[in-house]
Amino acid sequence: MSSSAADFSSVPILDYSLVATPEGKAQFLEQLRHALVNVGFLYLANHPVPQADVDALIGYIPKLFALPQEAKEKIRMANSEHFLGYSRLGAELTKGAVDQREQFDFATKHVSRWKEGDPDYYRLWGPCQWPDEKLIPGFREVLERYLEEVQELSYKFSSLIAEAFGLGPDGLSEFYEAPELMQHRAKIVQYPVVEGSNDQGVGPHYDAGFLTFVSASLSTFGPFPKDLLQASSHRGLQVQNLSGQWIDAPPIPGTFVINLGKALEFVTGGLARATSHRVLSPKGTTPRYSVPFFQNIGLETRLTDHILTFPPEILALKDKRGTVAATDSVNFSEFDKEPSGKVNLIGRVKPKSETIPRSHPDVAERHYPELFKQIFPNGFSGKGSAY
Ligand SMILES: O=C(O)CCC(=O)C(=O)O
Ligand SMILES: [Fe+2]
Repeated sequence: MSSSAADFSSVPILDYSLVATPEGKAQFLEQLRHALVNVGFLYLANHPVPQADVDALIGYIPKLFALPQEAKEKIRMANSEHFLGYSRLGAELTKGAVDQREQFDFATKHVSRWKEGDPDYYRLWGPCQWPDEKLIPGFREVLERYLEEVQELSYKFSSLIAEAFGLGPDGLSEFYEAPELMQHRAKIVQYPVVEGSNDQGVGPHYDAGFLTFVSASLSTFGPFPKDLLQASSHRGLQVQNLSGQWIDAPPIPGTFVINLGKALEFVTGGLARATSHRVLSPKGTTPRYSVPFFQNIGLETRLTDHILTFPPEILALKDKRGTVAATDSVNFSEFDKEPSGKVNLIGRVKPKSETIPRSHPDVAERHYPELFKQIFPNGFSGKGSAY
């Protein structure tokens, strides 16, 4: 692989408060360009999501996982045509190995637009399944507020990306429909301490969508050493650099870790990087918690209709970086020509290539029987389920 001068040994930390002044903003956009082109990952500090709201959510997470198993199973993902709900430990595989995590899939508020005769993929988005309010009072309100705030940040951030690439603040707006027609997803994840040899929290993968925002401060790893980025004892999220080494991205309180998905990489012709990452299971006595938020693009958006063009000085940055090794991350060959909703739905039915995991064929068999039959004319015998 490449040993370009653009290679990285830590994930850069960007200070969002800089965007408040013109000089500060110029500096921020310069750092953002570097992170987008060369790293594909960054920390965002001093962001506008109130810390009190993040802390309130963090407070609820251990309680959520401590709910009686019966209460969790009541909202299992298999119930939901929107692929929202609970997945027990070991329900997902990456590269043939079981991911050691337990999770709840939630999403921003959304009323499904689907009506008789509409394409199936309109049903992909819809309301969440919530745990019984009596068992975890106040949780729903706190999570809904948090998701709204992260959603707002995700749009602001997308506008900054457009500016960093010389496209102007609305340069990426074509990827989103009106707010009421959009839905973004989030997982609340618990990675348990593991004793055995499989320490795969999540195996190496690329995110498939546009932008991901991970609340990385949700770890109970204890005091943070001064040199945060080299804290190798803090096992958790790791990011692969251009030469293939795994770089630690430990949680930094008060920040989001932001990374780019394959859809954004594709429409920028590889200028913006989607970067391979994984999570190692924690050692010690306490689980690791995280909340990845996945910003979607409009259900009707076909990527090939939206290939972006950039000023020459921006494109030059890509040449300077060099080409990044090609990957097998797309789940089917027409992924760029079909509406994003359809691509997403097929991705949830079909176990994908090795690098993008997380299909739930059993949910599909139950809620999308026609599509399931098309993809698996002889039935599905593999693993990968919401159980
Ligand atoms: O838990 C994390 O820190 C990241 C998880 C992740 O990469 C994913 O769910 O796509
Ligand atoms: Fe990921």
